[in-house]
Amino acid sequence: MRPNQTLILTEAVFWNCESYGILVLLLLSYSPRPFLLLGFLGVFGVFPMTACPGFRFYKISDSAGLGLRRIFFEQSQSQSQSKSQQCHPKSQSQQCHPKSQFRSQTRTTSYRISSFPLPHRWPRATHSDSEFSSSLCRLSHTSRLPAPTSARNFSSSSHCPQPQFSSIPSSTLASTLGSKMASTSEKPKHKVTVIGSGNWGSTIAKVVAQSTSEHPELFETDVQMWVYDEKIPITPGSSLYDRYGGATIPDGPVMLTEVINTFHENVKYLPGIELPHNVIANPNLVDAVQGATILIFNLPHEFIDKICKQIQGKTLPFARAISCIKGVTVDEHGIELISEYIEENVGIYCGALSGGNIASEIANEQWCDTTIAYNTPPCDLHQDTNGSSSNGNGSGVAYTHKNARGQPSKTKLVPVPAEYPTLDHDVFQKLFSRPYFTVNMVSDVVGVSLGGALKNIVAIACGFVEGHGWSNSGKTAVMRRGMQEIIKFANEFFPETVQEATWQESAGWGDMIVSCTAARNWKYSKMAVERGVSVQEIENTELNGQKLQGISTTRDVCSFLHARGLEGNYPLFMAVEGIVDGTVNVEDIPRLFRD
Ligand SMILES: NC(=O)c1ccc[n+]([C@@H]2O[C@H](COP(=O)([O-])OP(=O)(O)OC[C@H]3O[C@@H](n4cnc5c(N)ncnc54)[C@H](O)[C@@H]3O)[C@@H](O)[C@H]2O)c1
Ligand SMILES: O=P(O)(O)OC[C@H](O)CO
Repeated sequence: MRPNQTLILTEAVFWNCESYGILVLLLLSYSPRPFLLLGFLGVFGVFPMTACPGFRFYKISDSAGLGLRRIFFEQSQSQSQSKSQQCHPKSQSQQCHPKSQFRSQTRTTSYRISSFPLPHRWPRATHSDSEFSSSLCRLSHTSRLPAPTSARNFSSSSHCPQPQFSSIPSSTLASTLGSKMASTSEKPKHKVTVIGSGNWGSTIAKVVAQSTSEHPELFETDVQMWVYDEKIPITPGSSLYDRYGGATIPDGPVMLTEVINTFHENVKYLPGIELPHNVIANPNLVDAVQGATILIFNLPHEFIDKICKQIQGKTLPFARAISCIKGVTVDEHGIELISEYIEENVGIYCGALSGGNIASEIANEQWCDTTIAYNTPPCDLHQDTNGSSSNGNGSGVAYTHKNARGQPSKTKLVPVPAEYPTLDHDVFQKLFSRPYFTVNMVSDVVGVSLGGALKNIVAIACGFVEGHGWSNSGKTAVMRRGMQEIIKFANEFFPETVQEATWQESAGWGDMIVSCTAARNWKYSKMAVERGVSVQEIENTELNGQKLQGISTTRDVCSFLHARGLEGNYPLFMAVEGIVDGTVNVEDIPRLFRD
């Protein structure tokens, strides 16, 4: 048995029978003859493990013949889950205590070390060793084993310099696992996952990863970033070709995830920006969200439905979310903010981040500001309305909260356990603020979300006007009227909660100004008119996979208004729809305003 197998065996024991694990560790550390000891443990070690509560399945396979390749260790999911499902929110029983729900949640996880993408130029033996040492790194820094990722990613990680496994003395192994043991008595920290890795998704991953490194008292350092994986060609003359270099150039395309984890750059969607090494690209969405207490949704809004379906029931029940998505969803029932959609479909509270933010500028650390709307659910404040503990002892738990429209939400919340740092404005401020990114926290989720979504319609109109040859003054007229329609829309359909002050925020006028002068919806609509082609055609040919949100938002919002016969109240929105559909000409815009 190779030493790495020994260690994993030990780790499994540790997770389930902590006292027994400690004993094994001590024996391994001090034994002068570890191989004899291993034989002993093989007989007397596995049996006590199987007797541990919850233990169901344990297997080591070495099919590749390269030392340990895979370990599967799972506990009874159905058993633990049914326990938490049985819990009535008001139950006082020990089993239904919020803390016990949390424990059962963490223990239903399956731990896996497997299938690390192997950078093409790495000798396989090195990969095996690095793979193992990367798991050591994670064990000492987090409460969970890592998602599959590149070994190189870990080996170059600034917070965890990686020794080669073969050179790790047993005392080091013991102390590494020892720090894991110590960490079990530490307070848990928030684990952050970014869902999406486009232009803005990658930028926000950079922002929050810098912050998690800076605030280890609040956050786990590593930030998972879910990547919609795709093949990246390595063509002669490309920067990737040069970076792989020489004889190690892969024969075919490589996956984007591997490129990000190897070179710490999203070469497709955020080229030229080095991502912090604690951004971990992960192509497996369910794996990426597992164990995360903070989910940051950041992808084009048209994919949100599919994403929510995939992670339903897979997130921690007390996870919280921030949506950076600019868009809305419309169906036969009406219009929904993306944050509302996430809340209803994933079952967790969701706030919104929006502002006058061009991703490439923030990624280059050029200063700007933004707005985050978050109404901290009362049950997360660790006090109920009478001032008693809400989730420290299971009494007085507040499971309902007011949704974005000020109504009692259909989604019942599981409070963030009291062991975690309280997830309030202060924590989100620390997570998203950088010296180059000023965050203003507010509570108006409606205003922040609608400002971000609807300004894209206005930005397209500005692109049309400018592409037609009209001047800045004409564009200003469109921006002013556009803002009037946004405010009217918010007041008409979300009157309960929208706040006038939000329009003065970065998420209000700030976003309007930058979107109509520098952002993609403006730029490519202008190009479409100048070239005499449709905006969709420009999106297909010029954006290299990036998405314009304005066209689909125009269609969604206008269909919602058509269904209510309200076209006359929103002439600018309607004009944009008409131009996109080819039923209205750009030169008709002034007449449409007069009518
Ligand atoms: N880019 C910006 O400057 C900026 C700034 C602020 C807000 N936003 C908003 O952020 C959100 C995300 O925008 P972005 O710029 O990061 O994205 P982007 O325009 O770069 O979009 C491409 C992303 O979509 C993903 N994708 C493609 N097909 C997919 C599929 N079938 N399923 C799931 N994902 C798929 C791609 O992998 C890629 O990550 C949008 O709502 C946008 O309005 C963007
Ligand atoms: O590039 P756009 O048009 O998607 O807009 C980017 C941001 O929303 C501007 O704040």
